[in-house]
Amino acid sequence: MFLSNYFHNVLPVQSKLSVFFTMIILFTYLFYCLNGYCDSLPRPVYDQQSNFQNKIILHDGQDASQDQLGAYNASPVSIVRGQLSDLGNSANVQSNNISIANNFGSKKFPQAIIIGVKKGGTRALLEFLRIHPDVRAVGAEPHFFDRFYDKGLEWYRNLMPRTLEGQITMEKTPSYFITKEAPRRVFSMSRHTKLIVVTLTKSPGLPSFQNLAFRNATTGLIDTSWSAVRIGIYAKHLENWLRFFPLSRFLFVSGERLVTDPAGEMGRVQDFLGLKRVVTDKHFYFNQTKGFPCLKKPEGSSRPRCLGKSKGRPHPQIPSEVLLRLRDFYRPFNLKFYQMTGHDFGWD
Ligand SMILES: Nc1ncnc2c1ncn2[C@@H]1O[C@H](COP(=O)(O)OS(=O)(=O)O)[C@@H](OP(=O)(O)O)[C@H]1O
Repeated sequence: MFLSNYFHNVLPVQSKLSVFFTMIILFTYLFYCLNGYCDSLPRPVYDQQSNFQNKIILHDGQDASQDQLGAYNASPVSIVRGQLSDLGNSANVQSNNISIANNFGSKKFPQAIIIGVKKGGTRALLEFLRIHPDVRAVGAEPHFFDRFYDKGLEWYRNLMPRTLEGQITMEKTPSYFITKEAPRRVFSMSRHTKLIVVTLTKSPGLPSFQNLAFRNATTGLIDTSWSAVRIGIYAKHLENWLRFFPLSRFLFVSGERLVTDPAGEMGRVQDFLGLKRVVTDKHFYFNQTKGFPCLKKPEGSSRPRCLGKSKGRPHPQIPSEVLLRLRDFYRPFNLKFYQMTGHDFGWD
């Protein structure tokens, strides 16, 4: 009533029109916001930055291998994108994982790094560790000590999730183990860094492994220039690391036992990290279809979950004579590795 009197008596026609249009704009905006579209409107830069930082925290721990990230071009943005695209249920992580979607704590350099070896089961180990309430880990492989060292330590620290007092920060980049410069670089970040190496005695799951492994199949000459072969010469790579870190700083986790007895292996890992043994056999079940142990309740989800399709692929049957040749090739290196570590891994 008041409004109609106001319109008729007080305002001239032009003013009435402008009030009318202003109201239409206001109502449209309100409608737009109520439908949840306001987020897509441009926002101040500082706001977008804080949102971006939250995304790093929100999605950490997802299966984002270097292959999937296109790591040579990786930036924090591409890392987040990689993580988002990797697991179908990332939305689930977003909605459930309230505890990590906050700004509490601070970003610290990792106190422990899974440095190798590629295809050893490093993703499984990290995902198993992430169930522990005192472990916070960056999900994607940062590749700082091998590829992005020139970005500086602050860039690296910024990739880390926030941790509270008593929590440890971790990351995994399995190519560090074979990177010559990595030991010195990690050492200059912190000489106290704990280093985990997942070792493996099986061959990588490449269909063409036996063709690529030999320089000459008839003579049985092994192609040592092929990276998959070189990765397995553990003694050579460990030598580089032992120049900077004492043996006590290393833990060698069996990639095989991580599959056959994940809880047992996790017990050793938790002891090494000085953590309470929280991750136990009640966290795992063996998924017959996948042929691997899976988590009953992974971090950020209440549903059981196995690793993605790129983990635990079917392996080709390698002819026994090829395996014998490979064993002969690796034997002296393995013996040296046993000597260096003071432990007979019994790989023969
Ligand atoms: N629980 C569980 N689920 C699935 N896969 C498992 C698991 N535990 C160990 N593995 C083995 O991990 C292998 C992949 O190793 P990585 O994660 O170190 O690979 S990578 O270097 O990060 O690309 C992967 O190798 P492939 O079998 O060649 O895919 C598996 O053999």
